[in-house]
Amino acid sequence: MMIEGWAVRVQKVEGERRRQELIAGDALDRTLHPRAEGSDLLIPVTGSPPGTERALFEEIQVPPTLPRHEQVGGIAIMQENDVSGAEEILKGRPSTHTVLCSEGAVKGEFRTKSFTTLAGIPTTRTTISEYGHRLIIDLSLAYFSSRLATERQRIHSYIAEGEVICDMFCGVGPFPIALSDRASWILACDKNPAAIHLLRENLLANNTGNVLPMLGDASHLGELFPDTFDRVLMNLPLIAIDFLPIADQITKPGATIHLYALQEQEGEYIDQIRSIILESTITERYLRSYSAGKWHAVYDIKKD
Ligand SMILES: C[S@@+](CC[C@H](N)C(=O)[O-])C[C@H]1O[C@@H](n2cnc3c(N)ncnc32)[C@H](O)[C@@H]1O
Repeated sequence: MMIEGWAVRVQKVEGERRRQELIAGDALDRTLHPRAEGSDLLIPVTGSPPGTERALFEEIQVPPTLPRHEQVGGIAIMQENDVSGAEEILKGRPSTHTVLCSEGAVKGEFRTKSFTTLAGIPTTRTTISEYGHRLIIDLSLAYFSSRLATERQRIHSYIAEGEVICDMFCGVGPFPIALSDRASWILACDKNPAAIHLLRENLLANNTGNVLPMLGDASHLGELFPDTFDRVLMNLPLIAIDFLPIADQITKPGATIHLYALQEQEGEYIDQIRSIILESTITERYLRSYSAGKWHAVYDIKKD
């Protein structure tokens, strides 16, 4: 059945990037199929933000009774301990091998979560695909979020051929794998042994030969790699700022540091950044909402 809704019009080549942005901003209308029109793609959106237009879309036929869940690769994650609902999801979505119940928020220094299995194969391991790359993840052993997929593409678009990059908190490697085709080489560091184990599997799965995995504490990088990198990624939002002096030490003059933070006020970290890196140009960006009054931001810090 065709339904009229609000649409964002983009060139087909820009379609996947824009779709990911809409997902990250919670603005994609998941009840309707995107539609091609000549060289354009019409993507259905919720609400009517500026630049949208009305268009007809085909409705996505989802079994109406499936309980609420988030799909990550072959795993469906529910927030409620609903065993019969989990069985319904397993039957209703043929690509799903496991239904898990999430046991609260990410915690600890490895930023991991606990789950119980409600239906299917008892595993927290699955494979997802992101912009043509395969990522093997394990939801209980190492942090992963596909909500940063668009952000990885943004960083990719800045990289000059042959840059030397460090991801100080790399997890299973989504940033290094997304950036490796332009970089000369990338140091990918994490303190969580399971994350580094999965990173190594992901490097093999994606034929990535220029990423050096390092199991260790990022606080030691200063002694090991002084003045080495053109770009540094710092995705450890609660405490990345504490590691900024290290990022300063390991970067060359003119380098860029991307510092991710969780904040309640615009510009919350600017004074602290300026007190650590005296000469720099700072651009702050909103990434996504975290909870009422809190959001994820990224500070792009270009050293003079
Ligand atoms: C929020 S996750 C980000 C992972 C990855 N960059 C991504 O985007 O999926 C932060 C990561 O930092 C790691 N970590 C925490 N403290 C660390 C430290 N002192 N040194 C190195 N890694 C650390 C955790 O194990 C975790 O994998």
